[in-house]
Amino acid sequence: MSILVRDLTKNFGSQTAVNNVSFEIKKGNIVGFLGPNGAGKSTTMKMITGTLPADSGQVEVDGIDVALQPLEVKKHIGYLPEHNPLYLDMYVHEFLRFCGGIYGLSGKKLKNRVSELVDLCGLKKEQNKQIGTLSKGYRQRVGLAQALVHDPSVLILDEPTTGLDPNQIIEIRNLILSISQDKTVLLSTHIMQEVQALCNRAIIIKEGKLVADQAVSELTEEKEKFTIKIELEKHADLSFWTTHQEVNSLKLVTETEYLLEATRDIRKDIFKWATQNDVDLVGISLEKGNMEEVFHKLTQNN
Ligand SMILES: Nc1ncnc2c1ncn2[C@@H]1O[C@H](COP(=O)(O)OP(=O)(O)OP(=O)(O)O)[C@@H](O)[C@H]1O
Repeated sequence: MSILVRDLTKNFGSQTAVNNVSFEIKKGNIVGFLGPNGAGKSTTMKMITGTLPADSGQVEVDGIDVALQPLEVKKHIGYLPEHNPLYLDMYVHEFLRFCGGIYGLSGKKLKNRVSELVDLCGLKKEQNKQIGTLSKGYRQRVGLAQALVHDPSVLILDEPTTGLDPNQIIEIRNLILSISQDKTVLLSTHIMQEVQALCNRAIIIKEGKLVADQAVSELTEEKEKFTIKIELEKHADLSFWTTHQEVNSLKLVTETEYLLEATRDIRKDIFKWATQNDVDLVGISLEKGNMEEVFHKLTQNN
């Protein structure tokens, strides 16, 4: 197991920020960590990286106990904290050399590693600039480069795309995908599409407690409602289906497109009916629920 979190709890005074949270992440997985503002995501991530001590519970990264071997475990973890704190007066190259030095790299090894990171994180043109002069997207690249400097097996990324414009978001997402090839990644985000684009699993917390831990595909699978999109070559009357016992509704979206809601996946029946009734189908597919709805359902206050 790459990351093991067991019964983790953190209180700030009388407030419980993280309440008995447990989960495990296997090697190579990219997992989205979701929750409303103040749910306890950053606090959990800080405890996983050993930046903040837990009140109780246990964290292991690559089998190493974070509380018992805090220095050893840091060799295995790359951490991009929320708000990406950087030394704005330093030059990109200088900063990455400084970070490598902290992990004991020096001489040729350090020089090679910094050039590798500059290439990997797309920083070639910016490497001789002062960090304070960089755009937010490039600052995130520098933050990711520093997290990767010691080639850790686990990456903890706290809201890596927050505050970026849409182009920068896509660039950073692609960068995360390319750098995470052989790594385990836990990333927190408020953007649901990000989880669908990047992650195979989502862990959702609310008020410090875990409320879901599932494959993204399972989370968005509707259990009792099947929305079927029917695309036609040319307009045809499908009102017959409104009399079907298992159909709740039928909506004409465009001249040639319907959305049908049923209590079962009746795509085969529709296909058969269309063939028998000379209706030219060009597409029939099951619509997935969206992550926003799932997130809202799981984290809203009743
Ligand atoms: N150092 C601290 N002292 C006191 N309270 C804190 C401290 N750090 C966090 N908290 C509180 O703990 C709760 C969880 O905060 P945390 O930052 O972990 O949430 P989050 O899910 O990361 O939120 P966001 O999405 O807004 O970043 C919040 O109510 C926060 O105010």
